[in-house]
Amino acid sequence: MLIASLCRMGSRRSSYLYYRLNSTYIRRMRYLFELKEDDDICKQAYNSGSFFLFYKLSPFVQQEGEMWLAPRINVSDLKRLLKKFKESEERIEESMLVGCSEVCTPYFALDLGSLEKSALESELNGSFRELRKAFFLLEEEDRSLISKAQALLRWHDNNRYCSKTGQPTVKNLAGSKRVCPSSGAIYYPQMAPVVIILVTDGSRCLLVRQASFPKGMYSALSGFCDVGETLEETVRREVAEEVGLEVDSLCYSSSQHWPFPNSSLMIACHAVVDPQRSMINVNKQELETAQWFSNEEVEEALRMEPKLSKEQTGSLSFWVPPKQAIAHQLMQEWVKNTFHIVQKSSCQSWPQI
Ligand SMILES: NC(=O)C1=CN([C@@H]2O[C@H](COP(=O)(O)OP(=O)(O)OC[C@H]3O[C@@H](n4cnc5c(N)ncnc54)[C@H](OP(=O)(O)O)[C@@H]3O)[C@@H](O)[C@H]2O)C=CC1
Ligand SMILES: [Mg+2]
Repeated sequence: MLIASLCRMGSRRSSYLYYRLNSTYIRRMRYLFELKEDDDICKQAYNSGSFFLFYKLSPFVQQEGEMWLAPRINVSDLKRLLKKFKESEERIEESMLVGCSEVCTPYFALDLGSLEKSALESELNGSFRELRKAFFLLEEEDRSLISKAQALLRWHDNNRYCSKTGQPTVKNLAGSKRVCPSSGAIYYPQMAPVVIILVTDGSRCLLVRQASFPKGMYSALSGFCDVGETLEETVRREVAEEVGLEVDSLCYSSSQHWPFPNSSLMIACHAVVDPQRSMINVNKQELETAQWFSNEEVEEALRMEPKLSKEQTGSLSFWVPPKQAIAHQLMQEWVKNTFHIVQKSSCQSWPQI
């Protein structure tokens, strides 16, 4: 309560003292925590909030010159909009908390899918675009907030009933959980952990194609974690399952929230296999094909614009995901740090069982 009140305080002195007590980051995280924990504080926060709008899970976007933005509207504009469409202001309580600015302006997301789409678009002077398109147009901050917002909106839409009692569940105002009033069961938004692995044999890296990929696109190998597995076990199993290779060592790179088709936490790793045992045996139930590529080939593919590369008739017969996908980042790391990987110095050895 104190944190939220201080965040809202206008006096220079209290802001100064508060700043001295906490870094901006800690202050923001504590503020968001309170909004998630306390419906009253969250309800008050609507008044100073900025709202991302969605239409049936498609985010509202605007183009400004070359730039694409996901505009946020303030609460008075939102109330005006709802009034114009003869909707009650209570609809605001359907919003999900998705973050806050440096100065603790809370960001919410609201889906107006029950209203008329074209009328909304002309009123707002922009359009609702599928996330699969908007994701690659938006800059980092908007992209991440919009992805989180869509994941939350989808999860709430899919979890409106208690799986134990069949009764409707109720969301807390921030949207960080749903509760079944009759059984007391609490449900939290979930995402599935997925490993994404760039396998190398020292001099080459392995890229794969699923039949569902766009024509010519190769990516890193990936797979969902099974219940009960460690990250290392998933990496080892997925590589064995999909391409019939045994991982000797691996290292963690980074992670990414991936909203498609459902919310996944992509956990990116580099994995090393023995070059003497690098014969690929593709599991055709999972993959269309898998192939070893040289450093030069991957470097060239990374330099190409994905859109251009589809039409390109140059020496390369493949292209790779754009920079927004963590697979791209893994390939960049591999291209820049090949020798690092060869020496296995940063890769944790496989534990002896
Ligand atoms: N950001 C990036 O760079 C990349 C992201 N990805 C993402 O990674 C995810 C996983 O990749 P993929 O290689 O297809 O995974 P897997 O190799 O594990 O195989 C996919 C299969 O797993 C089953 N499955 C679906 N959902 C789940 C789940 N939540 N838990 C367990 N099993 C599930 C489905 O089988 P069935 O239909 O038989 O039930 C599906 O066909 C995808 O969502 C993809 O979008 C992939 C590559 C790059
Ligand atoms: Mg896979």
